[in-house]
Amino acid sequence: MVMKVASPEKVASITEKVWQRVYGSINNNGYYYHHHRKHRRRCSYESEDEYEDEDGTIQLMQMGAERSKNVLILMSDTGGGHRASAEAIREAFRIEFGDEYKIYVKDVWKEYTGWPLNDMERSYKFMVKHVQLWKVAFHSTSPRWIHSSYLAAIASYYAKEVEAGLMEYKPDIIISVHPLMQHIPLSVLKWKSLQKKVIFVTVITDLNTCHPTWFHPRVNRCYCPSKEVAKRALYDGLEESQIQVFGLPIRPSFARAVLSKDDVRKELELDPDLPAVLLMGGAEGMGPVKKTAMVLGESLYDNDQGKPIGQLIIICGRNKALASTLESLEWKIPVKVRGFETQMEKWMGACDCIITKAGPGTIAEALIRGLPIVLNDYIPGQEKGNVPYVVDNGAGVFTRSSKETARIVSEWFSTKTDELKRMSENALKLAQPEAVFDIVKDIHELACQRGPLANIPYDSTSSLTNVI
Ligand SMILES: CCCCC/C=C\C/C=C\CCCCCCCC(=O)OC[C@H](CO[C@@H]1O[C@H](CO)[C@H](O)[C@H](O)[C@H]1O)OC(=O)CCCCCCC/C=C\C/C=C\CCCCC
Ligand SMILES: O=c1ccn([C@@H]2O[C@H](COP(=O)(O)OP(=O)(O)O)[C@@H](O)[C@H]2O)c(=O)[nH]1
Repeated sequence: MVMKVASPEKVASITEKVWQRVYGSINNNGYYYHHHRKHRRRCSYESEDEYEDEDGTIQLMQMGAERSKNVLILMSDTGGGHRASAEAIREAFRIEFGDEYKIYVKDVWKEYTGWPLNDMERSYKFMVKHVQLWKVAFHSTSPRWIHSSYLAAIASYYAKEVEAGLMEYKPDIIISVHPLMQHIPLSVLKWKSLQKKVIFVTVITDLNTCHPTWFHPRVNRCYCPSKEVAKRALYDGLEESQIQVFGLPIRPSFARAVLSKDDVRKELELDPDLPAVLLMGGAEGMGPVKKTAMVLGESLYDNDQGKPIGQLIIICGRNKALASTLESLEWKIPVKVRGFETQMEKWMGACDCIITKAGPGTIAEALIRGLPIVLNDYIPGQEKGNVPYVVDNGAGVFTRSSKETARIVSEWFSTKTDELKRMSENALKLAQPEAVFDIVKDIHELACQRGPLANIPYDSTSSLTNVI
């Protein structure tokens, strides 16, 4: 809806007064401003002349632009990385643009649809436990004709539900941070003739060997975390103009916080002097965490001197069984066992290196903190390429052997401190802490280019179900 009000030199109408109340004062150009606005980067549009009608009234498109734009971030808790990236984007929008954007982070499938879409977390957990099953599912669905037809069928089956789920949030912008959330919402937007009005972008959260469902030719932007992923996007038919490479979006608390290791160690009640290794397995506590912890418990103890050469922090994420097993064990070295932690930047900031499966979120966070990485596992398919990404860039090593892992860490803490330092420097070189800010600024640019808020007919009574 385009709002029309009289030129400022004309007598202020009742409508103007009402809008003044709601939006603040009118400046000399007839634009409305919030009095309390403190964020700098609002969209600026062409001069008012371009909006002037024959009758002298100005179409105050800017008024529309003053309302918060709705941003819907589509994610699923299949692993912890998608949610972490979604939260990172939300926080970066808040920091950069204040109340200019209203952000909703949602698993629309879970809230609105039925099986199998509403049960992806459980299905995914089951499949990655039976790793061969996941490998077959991942690779057999890679050809476009397979996943496109499968997802098109699901889209038509759940059209009404997905439509309701998307429309609830009246999005001006939709951001997908999940590999299975391009095709279905884009089909719905197409059926609703909203494709030209709603901005749709994909933010890929895999560093290298990602699944081709991430690449959809009808997105406005595809944010790739690395050049490797950008190459795959081009190969899969996206235009160069659709692709941007900024890095993987990481929560601003990692990027912007200046942490002193001494202070966080004190806060987290860790030994102030002993070198510390963080052991984890993504948000679900996957991989050989228990076995590795037990071997490390021995190897980080110097039997000759009768004292520990390091301390161990184990973050089990949502794996409660793992946490309680580890808590019940006796240790020769200082060990902290934790469940799901919300301040990962502090735990990483307190440590000197990390052992983890090749989860992209954990890797990108560890790089920002300059932690050398021992990768001890990967999920076939999407995580496989994360191994060369770390190892070839000199930021870490890969081994599936718990003994080898323990040996490497013990050496880093004793005879090979130089290697630890070198890898830490390489990690910092690879880190992209500003990626999340670059992404939200670029989305903001897209929104500005699109001009004042689109007249999106969310209240339209026409339903998808009439179309298909
Ligand atoms: C030969 C005929 C084959 C027909 C296929 C039949 C059924 C499909 C069965 C399974 C679907 C497999 C989906 C494969 C595509 C997955 C794309 C992908 O990369 O997924 C990854 C995410 C998890 O995110 C990752 O987590 C990691 C850590 O754990 C890490 O953080 C990484 O960065 C993340 O990207 O996986 C999923 O979300 C998978 C959800 C699995 C859902 C299983 C549901 C099974 C039933 C039907 C599926 C419904 C829709 C899927 C459509 C499949 C078409 C591709
Ligand atoms: O207790 C925990 C464990 C993990 N994470 C976060 O969960 C994400 C895990 O993502 P990753 O891609 O590494 O693996 P996934 O869990 O998806 O397999 C990372 O951002 C971690 O910091 C967290 O916040 N708290």
